Amino acid sequence: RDSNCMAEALSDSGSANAPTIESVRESLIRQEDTIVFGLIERARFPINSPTYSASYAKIPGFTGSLAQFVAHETEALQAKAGRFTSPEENPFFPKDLPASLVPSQNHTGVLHPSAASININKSIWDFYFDKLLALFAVPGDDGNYAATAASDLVCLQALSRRIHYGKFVAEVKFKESPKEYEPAIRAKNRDALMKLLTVESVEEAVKKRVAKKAMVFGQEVTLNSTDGSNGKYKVDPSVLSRLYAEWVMPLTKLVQVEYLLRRLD
Ligand SMILES: O=C(O)C(=O)C[C@]1(C(=O)O)C=C[C@@H](O)C=C1
Repeated sequence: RDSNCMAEALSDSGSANAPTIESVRESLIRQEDTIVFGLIERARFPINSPTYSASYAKIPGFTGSLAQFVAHETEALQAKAGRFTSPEENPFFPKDLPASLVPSQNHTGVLHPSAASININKSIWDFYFDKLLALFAVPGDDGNYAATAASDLVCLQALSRRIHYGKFVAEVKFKESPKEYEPAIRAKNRDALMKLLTVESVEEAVKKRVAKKAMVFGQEVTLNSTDGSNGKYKVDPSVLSRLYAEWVMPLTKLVQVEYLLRRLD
């Protein structure tokens, strides 16, 4: 089985394919590629602020910005196609999502059932638009608002999938050493859980690797240059390490704590 394909590995039945710390970390590493490419695509456009303005959009029957409208309507379509029946996917607009219209997939229970109640997409939406966007999109307005909103949603969904993957990371960690986690879970001790699940050396490696991916994936590729990209990248590599250090890893850890707190329910 292709170990890169965690979605398939996770939906397999039988403990032979139960996730391990190696397999979940492999998935997190692969998801970095999606996130870096997503930001590179979004960086093709300037900020395009009308995309985020409710007063600009004035969409009949919808209150909100074009970014909200595109996310809401795209999720509705994806819900009908079965996207959110996967335990790896969490919607930004969970209210009134249409039901899946496709035959149900056999997602076997890797996670504790209470995992479904954890959704921190509001925090992801807020840091993305309020903090991150201005760090990698240049100021300006080129009128491509619909394409901008679509590429924001690609980034948001990739970040959401990565951050909520903390549920799987936490499950694996709990299964590997339940005796270490149980007392802190029973005591509802968030700080102790946070300490138990944190591995500084892994976090350092993640920050370095995502910056390196921004250099490799975001360089200008030409046929006859001697000197690659002259230090110019489509997304500043330091933005990637900052994104992971300030938001992605802290929120993944928050998801892990939330999951562990419910693990013995
Ligand atoms: O790899 C792990 O053990 C994780 O829990 C994932 C992760 C991350 O978000 O990348 C989070 C916490 C750890 O401190 C290290 C890395």
